[in-house]
Amino acid sequence: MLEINNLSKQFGDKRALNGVSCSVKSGEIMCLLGANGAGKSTTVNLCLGFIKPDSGTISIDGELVDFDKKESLANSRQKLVYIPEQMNLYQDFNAIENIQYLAKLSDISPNVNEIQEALTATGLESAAWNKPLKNYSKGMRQKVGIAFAIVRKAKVLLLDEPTSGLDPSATIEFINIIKKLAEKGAAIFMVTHDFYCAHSLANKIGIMNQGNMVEFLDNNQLSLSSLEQIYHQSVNPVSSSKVA
Ligand SMILES: Nc1ncnc2c1ncn2[C@@H]1O[C@H](COP(=O)(O)OP(=O)(O)OP(=O)(O)O)[C@@H](O)[C@H]1O
Repeated sequence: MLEINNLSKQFGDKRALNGVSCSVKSGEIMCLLGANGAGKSTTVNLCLGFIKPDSGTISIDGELVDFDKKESLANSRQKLVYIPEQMNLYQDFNAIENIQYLAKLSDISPNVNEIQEALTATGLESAAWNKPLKNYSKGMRQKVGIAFAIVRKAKVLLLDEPTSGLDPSATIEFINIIKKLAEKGAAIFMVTHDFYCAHSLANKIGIMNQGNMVEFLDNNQLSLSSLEQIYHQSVNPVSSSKVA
């Protein structure tokens, strides 16, 4: 569903990505961990077609993205929904109006029932649906983003640090919503600094360091403490060996 193959990207003399590969199938959740500057957001920005790789390829839903063709970029974006750390939504619009607006930008016109069903699936209380988003918490805004992904029937969901700033119960609620979306067949690719979230959610976990995918782990075989240990060893091998 999402295939990243040997991606490299250089900014000036900084090599942000150095031959990164991974894939996320329909129904799978992959979480990407890594220190600041490891190349996680660059990977997401390449998947979104915001920047062009120096080399390597990305396929979305079986189609190779041609970064030189507007049509190909637009076609791949139609299959994605991106949920950044802060959802960029209209503060004076309510949840339903925001989804209608985003839908219009995506050339779809869901009816209000469909939107309400999607909002219900995220657990956003119906009492909030008609209130302007300026009165929403971060967790509530994210539910609007996820409801849009449901309405859009997104094949791939890209999330960049979606749980940062969420309280523990909102994080657990978020984890459960994302799991349900994967069960319905979305491929989920999520950048996070949150070990708990990655461990609770992912089938696969990638760890990046200095532009390289240094670990690619099967999360089903992993305890939370082993994940933390492997992370520290791969991101900072010298200081973690001193601690050990
Ligand atoms: N547009 C840009 N111009 C120049 N350098 C960039 C640009 N985007 C990213 N970089 C550099 O590429 C490297 C990888 O950055 P990236 O944002 O992908 O890291 P990250 O893993 O997402 O970090 P963080 O966890 O802090 O968000 C960093 O050294 C960063 O400074």
